[in-house]
Amino acid sequence: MARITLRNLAHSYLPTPQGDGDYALKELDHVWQDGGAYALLGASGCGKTTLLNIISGLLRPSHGRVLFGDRDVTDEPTAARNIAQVFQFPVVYDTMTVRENLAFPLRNRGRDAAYIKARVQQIAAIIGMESALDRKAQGLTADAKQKISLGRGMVREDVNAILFDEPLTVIDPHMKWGLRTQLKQLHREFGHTMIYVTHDQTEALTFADKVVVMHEGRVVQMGTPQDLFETPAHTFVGYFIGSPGMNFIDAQVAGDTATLPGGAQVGLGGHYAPLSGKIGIRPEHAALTGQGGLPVTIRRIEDVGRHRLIRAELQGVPLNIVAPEGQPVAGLDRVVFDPRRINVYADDWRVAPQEIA
Ligand SMILES: Nc1ncnc2c1ncn2[C@@H]1O[C@H](COP(=O)(O)OP(=O)(O)OP(=O)(O)O)[C@@H](O)[C@H]1O
Repeated sequence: MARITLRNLAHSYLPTPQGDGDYALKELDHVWQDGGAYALLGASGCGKTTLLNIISGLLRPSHGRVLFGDRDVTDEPTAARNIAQVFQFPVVYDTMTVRENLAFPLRNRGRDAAYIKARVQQIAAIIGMESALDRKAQGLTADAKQKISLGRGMVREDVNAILFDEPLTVIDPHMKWGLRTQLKQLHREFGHTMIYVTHDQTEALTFADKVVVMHEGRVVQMGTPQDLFETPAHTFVGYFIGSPGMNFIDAQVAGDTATLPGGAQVGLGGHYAPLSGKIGIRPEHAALTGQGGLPVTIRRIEDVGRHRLIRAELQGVPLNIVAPEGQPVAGLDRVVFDPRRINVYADDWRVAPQEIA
């Protein structure tokens, strides 16, 4: 296992890139700690696969270095990097049995038969395929084949890292949760460095201890699920995490007050130097009320499981509010925000409140 360091890394698929826009991956410095469970999260095309392929050695970066521990592996091929990879679609040998498929990486490394037998049995239990071990892979569903791919990715204990690229895409939705939980369990047991690429926030937040959010070729935040929820570093993280995402309202901010375009004022939980930007409020941190706060127009009320989602407008700006189960909303036409939960943004980046001496 290894710590993975990306140093001044950048990649363009063009031979002579001109500006920032020509880079699929903009310059990046990042350390993946040894034994960490990371998710790499972002919308389609933001550069997740490019970054993963650079780590695995499938792609050589246009700039920068990749280090495994203290060893520079930038010029080493995938085979020399000692990593396991699980791709979006199954990679299995159809003519082999499930057992042979799972055993393959261990046989390749010359492990002894007793160890292979025990380890394959253990992995088969995790992926729920013990009863199919002696079946040929041919004829199995895509779902079952992908479980074999996952198993093969996890079977070796001595890898530097396991890289997963959207591994649950072909898995039946009601099995996804179980497999995700098992992957997490496996991480706890064996402590591999795991990097899990996904565009699905639920997958990222349930799997990872640390989530790395990418946007337009840039890492915009690395944090715990709680960090991403409470203090999104960039407006994209606010939009992307949460269901629905954070509300953003244009505002002039000065001291502990935000002034909205219509002149309404919102109290903030901290002090800020004057700036022109946005305030960000999670729907969960806004509440309908009968008095005080600001007037809103309610457009729609949706029942979503354990709470209701109020689709409202605040001075012409769409605003989502989560009303907890059991809270009556009829007749309420004003909104209040929890000042301590309001984040302030300038040029899409979060501005930390000033320390007050
Ligand atoms: N081989 C390639 N040649 C040229 N451009 C590429 C190549 N592969 C990816 N790109 C471009 O690089 C950018 C990042 O793509 P990448 O596949 O890394 O994103 P992603 O976040 O993994 O997206 P997805 O979730 O759709 O796989 C995109 O604009 C894409 O069109």
